[in-house]
Amino acid sequence: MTIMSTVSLAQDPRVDFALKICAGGLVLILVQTTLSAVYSLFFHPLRSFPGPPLARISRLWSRLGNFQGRKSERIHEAHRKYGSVVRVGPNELSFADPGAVRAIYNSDVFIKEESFYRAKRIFHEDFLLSYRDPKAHKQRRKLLSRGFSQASMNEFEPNIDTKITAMLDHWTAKTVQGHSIDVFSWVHWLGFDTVYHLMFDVDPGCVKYGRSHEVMPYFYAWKPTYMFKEFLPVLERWGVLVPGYVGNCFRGVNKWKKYAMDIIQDCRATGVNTPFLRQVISSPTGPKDADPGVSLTNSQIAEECMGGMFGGSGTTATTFIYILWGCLQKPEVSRRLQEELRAAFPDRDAVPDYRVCTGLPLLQAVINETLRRYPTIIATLPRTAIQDTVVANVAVPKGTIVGIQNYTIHLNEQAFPNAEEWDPDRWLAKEGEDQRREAWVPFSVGPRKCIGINLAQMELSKLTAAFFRRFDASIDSSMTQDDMRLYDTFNASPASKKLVLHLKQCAD
Ligand code: HEM
Repeated sequence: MTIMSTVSLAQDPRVDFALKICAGGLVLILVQTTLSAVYSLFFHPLRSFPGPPLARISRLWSRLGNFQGRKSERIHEAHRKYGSVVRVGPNELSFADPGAVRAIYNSDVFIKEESFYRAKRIFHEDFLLSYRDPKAHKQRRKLLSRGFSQASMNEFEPNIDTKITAMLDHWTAKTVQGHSIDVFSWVHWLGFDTVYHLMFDVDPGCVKYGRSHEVMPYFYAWKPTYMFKEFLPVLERWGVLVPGYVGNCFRGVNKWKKYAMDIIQDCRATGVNTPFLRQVISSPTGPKDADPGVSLTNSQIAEECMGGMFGGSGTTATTFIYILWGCLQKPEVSRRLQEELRAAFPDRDAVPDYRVCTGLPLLQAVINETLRRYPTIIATLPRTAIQDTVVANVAVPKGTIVGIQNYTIHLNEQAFPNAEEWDPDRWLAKEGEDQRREAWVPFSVGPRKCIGINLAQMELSKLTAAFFRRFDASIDSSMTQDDMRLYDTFNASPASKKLVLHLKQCAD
């Protein structure tokens, strides 16, 4: 562009008008931001609570933490600096006192916070995790509970055995060839296969064939979508129309939903075998024991199954990865665990029975300690007060968002002395048991606690026992603490997405 045309553009009245509109808009935004900051700092009901300066005036503070995978770390640091009740958003308080856990999550004065849980919807519908209305949630939970009961899991147990055996057989073959193994993807495939099988009555075969399933890219597209939706809620409706990476994520979730609905339709037509689907499908070809009063549409069932997959596959996979990380950094613990397992399970290569696993103190201590030190649901579970109330002796005005994050509560020094250290032996001592139980909440508590706990405990117990019964293992020297940093996106996983091990089959 020449100098002459630049000058004439500057003199164009339309350009002049547009520039004035932009400047006016900017001034308006500035005035509005300043007024809202002044209100937050000097007039807001939470003005007297301490907190990071940016957090006191804007949700940007926590949103930035989200995008860096460090939100829980930042909140934890804020508790260290400002105390046990911190203002982490203009209208949000974080609590670090274990006494506050039940006061919040067992109380009917608090309901799930809207923007956070609305963003967690999968494709335009509510499902168990995202419901805010306690009555609607209770009804849905009742419908799904039997599918997740211990009896249902016992019925499903042989399917877990088959998958664990397939995975460990592949690993055995690699040890014979002398290779190191990055177990990260394998363990995620196992988590995916297990929940997919329970939810959709089909074994997708990732561990059997040692490869990803075709829907996995769509399945993984959901996580970025909920972060985008939290930032910009209109994306829930219009995200699929956005070009590029952002839109691709929304389109991926849409494809996954269609895929899931097709499977449900087939299941209705052909009948189902897994205890979970039997409970939710009530059709002429469905089981006699399905609740006759309630029937869900294919779309609702698909959302529940997809929700179960998001809740249940990465969480157990990540926990097992950290079980390996914890144990293999402490060879003495691994050795004692192997002794316990050898005494309980004479057959090295059979997958251990769950009921026997529940009676093995060190095995259960290892799992508890990993869920404590490396909680996969690491972040705040936000709730909104529907009336004025009191939490841990602190007055909380109606409308305030409150929450507790497992990352902080699980590092409580009174309940867990020397809390940074992964130390399963703390669970074997009688002393301090009540304090530990109060502050240990990896599955949350109250009516919204994890519905998949029976499956998670079964999978983790059997997998950990089968692994340490079969292998002597060590961590590859290339792995660092930074690789294993808990990267927080509501649920956490190792930042490097890898764990490289060397395995050797045990002698007997
Ligand atoms: C180590 C494994 C697991 C951990 C640590 C875990 C943790 C949690 C936590 C903390 C919550 C409460 C979330 C909130 O209030 O926002 C939750 C809810 C939930 N979890 Fe899990 N979970 C695990 C495994 C599973 C499995 C295996 C499934 C299903 C296959 C599952 C399905 C769900 C569902 C559907 C909810 C929503 C429950 C409701 O709102 O009524 N989770 N989980």
